[in-house]
Amino acid sequence: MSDVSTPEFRAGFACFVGRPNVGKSTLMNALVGTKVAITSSKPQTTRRVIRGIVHRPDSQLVIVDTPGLHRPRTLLGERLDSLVLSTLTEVDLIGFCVPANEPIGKGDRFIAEKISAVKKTPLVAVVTKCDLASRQQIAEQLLAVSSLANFEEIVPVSAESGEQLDVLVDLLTARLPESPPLYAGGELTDEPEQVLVAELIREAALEGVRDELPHSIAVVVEEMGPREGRDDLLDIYAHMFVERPSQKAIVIGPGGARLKDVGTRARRQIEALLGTRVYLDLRVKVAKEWQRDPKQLRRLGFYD
Ligand SMILES: Nc1nc2c(ncn2[C@@H]2O[C@H](COP(=O)(O)OP(=O)(O)OP(=O)(O)O)[C@@H](O)[C@H]2O)c(=O)[nH]1
Repeated sequence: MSDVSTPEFRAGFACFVGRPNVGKSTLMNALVGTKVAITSSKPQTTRRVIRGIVHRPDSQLVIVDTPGLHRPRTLLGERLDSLVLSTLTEVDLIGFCVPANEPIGKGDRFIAEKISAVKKTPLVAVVTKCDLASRQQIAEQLLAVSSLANFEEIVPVSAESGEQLDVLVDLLTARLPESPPLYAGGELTDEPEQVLVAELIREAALEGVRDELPHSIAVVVEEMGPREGRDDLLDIYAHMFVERPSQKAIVIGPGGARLKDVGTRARRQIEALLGTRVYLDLRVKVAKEWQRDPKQLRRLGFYD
């Protein structure tokens, strides 16, 4: 018999955690090569678990992007945290992200403690945004990170320049279990299109509004389907929820100018994502204190 052995295929789930704004979404987007999560300069914009898949000839790495793990303040916060923790126990490995250009703080330690408690799941630390730090800063950060938890590897990367991303994928895939592919080749996300569409609208709505608004906007796609008798046009009916009438006024803008602008930008993004022409009907509604109301949370897709 010949001694030719076929290398085993590896496939599994990885999850990146870290406090808000450390670059998790940007990193995931850079790894999968297509934008599937929403990035923003404002913290805590990623509210849903969104997956991207890195396809390689011998492996498939399914990345679960999580919202920033943080101490709960509202019911919404608590639910996000339980979402994060249940994600952590379901993955094959956890990537802990810390930016190279900021000192390690309480938030990082808090999350390091949480993931250390998830027994049996290998931990890999990722030092992000290395393009923003000097060599010495990076070296010091690698050392500082090593004392936070029992990491199997600590990798400095830059999602911006692409530096070391291939090394990171190698290290991650090496830790995946032997398994046949989990998703059909070429498929990049298993997130329902409606969720992605809602996220794109939300991202457009957040652009340029005041800093206090991000936590108060939610978007629900009520209906989405091809226009009757047309296969080149998709009708989308979406509701944007804010907490207070005053916020509604801000979102709509004088004479509806801002809302129109948000609609146009969101529509362009959706058209690019889905590759079809889109008619977007976007309405703003006030859902008072929705962050604290379990019924509203369920309606908006945050389940117990
Ligand atoms: N220069 C540089 N900037 C980066 C890099 N990665 C992320 N950023 C920036 O850092 C900010 C936050 O990045 P995100 O990817 O949204 O961070 P996140 O950790 O997903 O944030 P949350 O969704 O709030 O949890 C954005 O303005 C990014 O453009 C990087 O490698 N280099």
